[in-house]
Parts: sequence; structure tokens; C-alpha cells
Amino acid sequence: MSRHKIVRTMNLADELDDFDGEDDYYEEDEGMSPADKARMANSLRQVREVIGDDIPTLTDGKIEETLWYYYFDVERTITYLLNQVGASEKKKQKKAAVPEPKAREYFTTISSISPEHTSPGFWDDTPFGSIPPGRRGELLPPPSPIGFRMSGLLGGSGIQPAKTSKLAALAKARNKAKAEKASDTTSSGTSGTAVSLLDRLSKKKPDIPPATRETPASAAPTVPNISKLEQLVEKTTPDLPKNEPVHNTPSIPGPEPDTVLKAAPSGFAKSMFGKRIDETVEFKQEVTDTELIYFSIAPTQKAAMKAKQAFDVPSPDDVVIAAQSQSKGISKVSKGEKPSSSAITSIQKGVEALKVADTSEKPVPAKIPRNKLDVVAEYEKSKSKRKENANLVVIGHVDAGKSTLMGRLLYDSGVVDERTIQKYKQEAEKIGKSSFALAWVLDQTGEERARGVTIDIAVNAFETERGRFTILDAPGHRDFIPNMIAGAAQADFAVLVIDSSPGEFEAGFNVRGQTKEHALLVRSMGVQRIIIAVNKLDLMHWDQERFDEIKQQMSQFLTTAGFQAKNVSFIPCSGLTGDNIVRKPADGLVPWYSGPTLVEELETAKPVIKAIEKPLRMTIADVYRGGVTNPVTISGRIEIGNVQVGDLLVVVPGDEKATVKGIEVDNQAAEWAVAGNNVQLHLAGIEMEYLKIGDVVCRADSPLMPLKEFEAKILAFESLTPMMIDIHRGRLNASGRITKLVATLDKGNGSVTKKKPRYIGPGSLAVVNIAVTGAPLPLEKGSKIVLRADGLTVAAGVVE
Ligand SMILES: Nc1nc2c(ncn2[C@@H]2O[C@H](COP(=O)(O)OP(=O)(O)OP(=O)(O)O)[C@@H](O)[C@H]2O)c(=O)[nH]1
Repeated sequence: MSRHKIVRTMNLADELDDFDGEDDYYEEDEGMSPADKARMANSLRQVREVIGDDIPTLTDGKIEETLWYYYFDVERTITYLLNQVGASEKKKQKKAAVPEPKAREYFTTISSISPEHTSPGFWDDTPFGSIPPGRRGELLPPPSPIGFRMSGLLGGSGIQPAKTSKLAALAKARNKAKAEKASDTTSSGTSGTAVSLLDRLSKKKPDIPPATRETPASAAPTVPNISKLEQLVEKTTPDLPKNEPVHNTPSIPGPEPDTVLKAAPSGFAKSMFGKRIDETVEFKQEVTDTELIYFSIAPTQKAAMKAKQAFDVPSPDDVVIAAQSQSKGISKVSKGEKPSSSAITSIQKGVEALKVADTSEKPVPAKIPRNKLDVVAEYEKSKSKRKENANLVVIGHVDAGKSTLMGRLLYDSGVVDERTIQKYKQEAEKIGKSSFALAWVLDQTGEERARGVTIDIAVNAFETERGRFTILDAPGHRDFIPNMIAGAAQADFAVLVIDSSPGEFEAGFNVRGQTKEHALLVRSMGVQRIIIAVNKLDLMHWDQERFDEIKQQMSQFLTTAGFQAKNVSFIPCSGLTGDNIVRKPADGLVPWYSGPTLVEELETAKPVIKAIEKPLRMTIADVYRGGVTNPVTISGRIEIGNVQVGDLLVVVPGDEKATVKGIEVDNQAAEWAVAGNNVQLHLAGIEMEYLKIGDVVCRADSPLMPLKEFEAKILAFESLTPMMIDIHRGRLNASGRITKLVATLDKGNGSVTKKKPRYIGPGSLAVVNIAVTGAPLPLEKGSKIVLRADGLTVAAGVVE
């Protein structure tokens, strides 16, 4: 799988180390960067100007901590402090008059605090995020918690636990259950805790057995280094004929030159999807001209070159897709052949259909009953008449401006009208969040609006002359990563939004930020094309240096994360002002930029070719009652295959069947739909309770067989041991356990480097055995999965 080219030929840990720079990691321990400090001083002054001495006990430290929590958002900090801390002061004063038992206890604690620590200088000697243990228990509980993590922020004692969203509460409950299970596990000799790769890098590296230790990389290469390397790679990589695709089966006529891929699967691809060599073999490295250069340059440069080279060849996904496109030609040739269906059970056929990377086998042509349409032929006929649909997932660190940017895009492209925006503005002003009016186009729930964060994926669509785009606005907050994974699983490409304002890019890019995790995740889910929207440049007076600085750091990281340079582009923009989103910036505003707007860039991104001939697979994203005529409706994106009115479907897990009564593609009634379409299927003959979000619908004659236990080839992002995990596949999210570490594999050729390892290090490719805790899951060979533990994404991989 191409996504795992992330670390195809390199040590991911070392690469992250290189590109983060040591400073990033020590930053966590040593406090804020100079830029953060300057921003903090400025923001503190602004807050003080507004609040003055209204809240006598409000220390600069508390303001600073709140500012830090809100990433220097002065408006939100003031709102919070006035509403919450101010209110608590008043309550405290009232309570002091008639102390109740609880309040007395509370004041006893306070009175025991040494005088120097109760003064406004309480925080003066305290670095952010590093409260001396002696002072921790002495902080005031938040009187009226405002939501997730607030009690943590203000050192809440738990007297009044923070209100959490349903999602957060669920996550909390799950984590608690997981922790309990993990402690059971630990007592039986296995560790349930994932050691964060980033933590590992930020601190002392643990002792790694010599056999698995990899060469540490040196300092981060600079952009000039990269471009020199790119030139070297270009010089030394044999030229592939630009319009001549290289296929595994060269005799089969291929698809259009611009839609096919240009080389055989890479070594890592073969490792990820090919057969495992079950012997511990000696790995003889093929030495090419390019390899020879590697040996004469620094390890980091070598890694960067390898990454570039790795992603300049087609991914295994691409190879499969190309082969699948070819299969149209094959089916024409072999139409007269007798299908061997009698010998193969329908389940096997389903699994066979998803067989990855074996493109030499001729697929058995689907038998089309007399009264049924040949959907593939219909699709071919209709192609020229309809606009291609592409799904784009919008990702990025919390508050980077994703929703605002997409709200702006929908507004400026006419999807949302002036009246609606005005209404949102007024409503937002009422609750003191006027700057969020555009974001409200996407953040529709009360909770999202009140908290100013996106929780679930918002789906919207807009059209340009060239194409139709479905936007999946993913939440940036780390608590909602599972929702973000669900969005990424349905995406053709990604828009990564970066906040360019001082300290914000750094906050998103460092260890705790979501910029890197999101980028790695979307790549892991198979997304190849990424557009970086360098946002909020209005706050930076459209400073070219800042844009270049972000571009340089991001390019280096994205190359390491497995994106080919040609699939990465950077757009300077401001979602709030709308400059360079749909319309060009005003004359003279950005003199140094003459490139495309964000929408123009989106139009150049081609949707991924889908396997439409294969048996149907669609994960249910939503289930609802559609009225008298359409009693039960499911929605989702068809991942593989096609569907037509009259098809008999089966819902997996389980064997409940339903007939397709009607289809809507992009809200338009249709007779059929193919992979890549966002659809609503109106079903007959099934009750709603048999349809669950995350279930997979298949054609009844080609179902998949749910799995209770399976082997997966995974790329570890964190250290893994036999441990409790959450298994994610799009909307599906279930708990399970890594029961066995089967082997670690060589990333170059897939051979086993170590059988039954004691642990799997970050950046390693490995085979593990996974047992599902509850009911079997609708997974099959080739299903892409993400594994999470303790709130971290610990691995991504593919079911073997
Ligand atoms: N000056 C300026 N502010 C912006 C811009 N884009 C967004 N903002 C502000 O940044 C804040 C956060 O914006 P959102 O759009 O909610 O951010 P988000 O990334 O969608 O947030 P989550 O979905 O919760 O992660 C709001 O106050 C916006 O008004 C911009 O281009 N310029």
C-alpha cells in the first residue's frame, strides 16, 4: 500500500526527528518559543486592557494559562475569564459570608497555601505546563466548567466535573474501560501502553536491541539540500517514458495515458501487499546508480532522496487501480468465457475481488442478468456528460481556520447566500463569537457553535465549471481524531489548513499539534494529493518570508510522510477575508504571488480512478427514515463496485438482506451508481435496526465475511506490544487487542527480519495478529485500518 511508503526505506523516527528539529521536542519541556513568548506578552496586555481589575484574584498566570489553552485567542480568553472565573469570584464572595461544609474545606486548602503562592506573582516563576507538584493541589476548582479539558486547565479538583460532549464522554468511558483492561493485561505480563514516538524522540531514546536499532539521522536538511537532491535523483533515476505506462501485464491495453501510473510497484509496496517471505533471509540490497549516491551523502539526505524516489513511482493502490481499469478490456475479450463461479463460493469471490497487487489474474467478468443494466458500460457512456465528483477532506490543527475557509469557499461560490451569512453573523455576535460566522456554515450543531470547535464531519458540496467537489470538514481537535479518520477514509485528496500567525504554525506543527498527525493519517488512508492552504496570512500582512518558512518546513515533512513533491502544492490565503480562495487577492496585496487560487488548484486535482467492476462494498455513513415512499435510507460513499435499482444487498456483519428500491447520487435520482459516488440508497425489505453506521453493504451474491481475528500488515507509528487497541475503518470503530507480534519485516523487500519480536519499534513494518473484542467486524483482505491506543494513532495498515 502506497500509504506506507511513509517509511518505505527509512526510519520514520529518525526522519521526524530530522524535520522537527530537536528544538521542537525540548520546547515542550522548556516552555515557549521566543515567538510564543512575544505573542503571550502582547495577548496578556490586550486581555488586561479589557478586564482591568474587575476580577481581583485573577493573576497574570491564570490569564496566560487560559491564553495558552486558547492558543492566544484574546476574544475567547476574555469571554472565558469574564464568564467563568469572574462568576466564580462572585460565588466565592457569597459563599465566604456563610461557608458551607464543602466551601469551608475548600478555604482551608486555600489558607494553607504559603503567602507567596497566593499572591498575583503565583505563576511568575512557573513555566507553562510545568506546575511544581507542591502547588498542584492548591489551585481553585473551576466553578462552572465550560467543557472538555477545562477542569484540567484550571487545575479543577473534581468537585464539579467538567461538562463533556457525548463524544468526549464516550471516548472517556472507552478509555477508562481500556485502561482497566490494559491493567489486567499488564498484570499478565504484557504492556498496554503505547510509548509515543514523539515522546520517545523528545526524551531519551529507549534502549533498542542492537538488531533493530537504526542509524540515527543527522540534522534536518535545508530546502536547498532537498532541491539539489531532487536534481541528483532526477539525473540518476532512469527516465521513464512520460506517456507510456508500465504495467504488470503489458499485453493488456491500458487506460488513458494521463490516468495510469508509470512504474512497477515499489519494494515497500511489494512488502506491504506482496507475499510474506516466511524465512529470515539475508537482504541483499540492489545497488543502483542512485543507491551509490546515497552512500556518499548524509543519512538524512539519503532518507529524503529515498522518500522522493519512493513516491515518484506508482503506489500499489495505483497499480491495482490501473489494473482494474484495464480489466474492462479484459472482460470484453473474455466475455464468451464460462465463469468459473461454480467452483468458487460467493464469499471467496468477494475476497478474491479485493485481492491486492496480483494484477496478472484475469478477473471473472460479472454475469449481467437479462433485466439488469451493464453498469460499467453505462458509466463509460455517461462519463463525458457528467462532471467528475471528488471528495476532499479538510484537515489541520485545531482553530487553523478550516471551517471558516470552507464557509468562505461555499459563500463565494454561491452555495450559501448573503442572507444566511448575515443571519449567522447576528447569531454569532449574540454569543460573542462574531468571527465564527463563516465557520457556522459548516459547524451546524449547537455544541459545535457554543464551543467554537468542529466535532463531527460536515459534508457540503460545490461545483465549478470543471468539477463537483464534496467537502468533508474534519475536526481538528485531538479528541475527535476518529471522526477525522472517517473523513479521510472517504477522501480523494486533502486540503491541509495551516494557521500562519505567530506561534500558531509552530503550535500545530510541534509534538502536540495535529498538523503532522493529520497529514500522516490521510496518507495512511491512501490520499496522495494534498493542497496546503497557508491561511490567516492577513494577520501576517501577507509576509512572503513567513509563507516561505512554512512551505519549507512543511515540504520537508510531507516528503517524509510519503507525499510526492508533484502532489503537494501551497496556496497563500485568508479564509476570513476570502483572498485567494475563490477570488484573486486585491491588486498589490500579494505582489509576490501569481499562482492559482485555492479553487483553481482544486480543479487541477484529478479524482482517483475507482474499481467499479468489483463486487459492491459501501460502508454505511448514516441511516435514516426517508418517509412513506422511502422507509429506510442509508448513505455513504461507494468504495468498490457498483449498484443498481433492484439489486439484492446483504448487510455485514449479519445476513440481513434488502432490495435497492431507489438510488440518489449527489441528491439526484439515479438508476445506478459506481465507486466514488456519494449515494443514498432507499431500501426495501429491511428494518432500520439491522442497519448500523460502520456496517458494510455488499451485493448478496458477493458478501464479505466478517472477521473475529485476523493478521494485519502494519506500519507502527508508536512502540507496540501485545496491547489493547481501537480498530478504525472509516466510520467503524471497535475495540480489540494485538494478541501476537508475528514478525517484523524488511521495508525494502518484505522479508521477515525477526520472528516473534518482543516489541515493534516506531517506524517498523510488521505483521501482527489482532483479535476483535466484540462481534466480528466487516473487514476483509485489503481493508485499510488504523489502530489507536490511549488517544494516539499507534499504527496504520492493511488486513492480510
Ligand atoms: N484573521 C483571520 N482569522 C481567521 C481566519 N480563518 C479563521 N480565522 C479565525 O480563527 C478562528 C478559528 O476558526 P475555525 O474556522 O473555527 O477553525 P477550525 O480549524 O475550523 O477549528 P476546528 O474545526 O475546531 O479545529 C475563528 O475565530 C476564525 O474567525 C483568517 O484567514 N484570518
